Amino acid sequence: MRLPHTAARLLPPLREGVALHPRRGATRTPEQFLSPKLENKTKGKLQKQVCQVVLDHFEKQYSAELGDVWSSVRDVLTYPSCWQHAVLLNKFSHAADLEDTLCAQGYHPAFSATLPYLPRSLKCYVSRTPGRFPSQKHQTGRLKEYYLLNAASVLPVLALEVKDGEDVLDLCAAPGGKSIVILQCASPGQFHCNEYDELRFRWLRQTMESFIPHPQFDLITISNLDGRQIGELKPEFFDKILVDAPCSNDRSWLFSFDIQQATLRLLRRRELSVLQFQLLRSAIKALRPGGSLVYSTCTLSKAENSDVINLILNSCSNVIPVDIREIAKAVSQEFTFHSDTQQHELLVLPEKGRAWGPMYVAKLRKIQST
Ligand SMILES: C[S@@+](CC[C@H](N)C(=O)[O-])C[C@H]1O[C@@H](n2cnc3c(N)ncnc32)[C@H](O)[C@@H]1O
Repeated sequence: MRLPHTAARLLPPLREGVALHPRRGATRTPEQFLSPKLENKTKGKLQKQVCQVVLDHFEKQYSAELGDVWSSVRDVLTYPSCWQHAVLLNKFSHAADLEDTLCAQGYHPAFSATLPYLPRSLKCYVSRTPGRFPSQKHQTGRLKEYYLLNAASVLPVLALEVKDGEDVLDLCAAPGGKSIVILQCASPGQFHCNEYDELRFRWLRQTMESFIPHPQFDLITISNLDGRQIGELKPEFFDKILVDAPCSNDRSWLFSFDIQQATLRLLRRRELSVLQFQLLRSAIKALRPGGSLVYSTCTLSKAENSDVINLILNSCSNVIPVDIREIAKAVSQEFTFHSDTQQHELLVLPEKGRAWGPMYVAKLRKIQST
């Protein structure tokens, strides 16, 4: 099933949050997947510094696109000490007293029972105060008890509404956060996680090994393909598809430490919309009629969000938008949403005390072609 690399690359590879030419290496811990500079940062030896080139670019684009809202979003994005992390419990392995420990530390469940879809097995805790629960190191042969993530990352999975027995594809899956959330929610029939970048593919496999026990792990397909080819390879195969697309990751781009790389990324930003459109076209091919897909990004950029979805809706007669406003209503205590979106989309705006996002989510359903 592996495609020849020359045939697979319709566009030069553009990957979110990683070096343009990742090294090929042996198995590493997630910490070792970071570059040495970034590792130093995480150990507190270097201070995170806002990259002025990126900030200037965002300032111009987002003040035009979001108006007054941008200045408060910018204050959160450029001030890491107010960032928050949610704690997603691993239903396959967590200590009985972990929830008590979290509650004692001021955490509470992030999602309310009024959500249209909220499996009881999904347990995600958040705290109003900034900070981070200690992360767990990868240990071969030992399952992790929880995964730290941006709480807004759970929303695309809730919008996908995966049920037991459905065939599910996570098209752009590394490092695996949303795949883990999907498996907390349901037991898919077939579960296929894909990642094109070789290094991140290995990271994805390691994440899955760290969270999913053997009988379930053996049923998961983890592939290293160009997502743009999967529609041709598996036409009308899946009931649900998540396209968590490579995008301009606003939060991490603002802290680029390599100005040349940051400038290059900004120059090539337009190519991302092309790639996102092609990934969506491929996902639509891979969906069964009646199946649905969720498209998500972690950028505020209109060009990578609603413009891409509008282009898909205008060019593919076999998909229709799905209303997901109920999700926003049900979680409005915990998340701030942009008010100027259509019924099939959500845009989470980071705000002080609810510093989740940016996260754009859109849902489409495939219908029989006429
Ligand atoms: C936003 S990240 C996915 C994050 C992941 N869903 C999670 O929750 O942990 C997008 C991923 O898409 C990958 N990617 C880039 N181009 C791709 C392609 N053509 N096909 C599949 N994946 C691709 C990137 O390497 C990156 O890992």
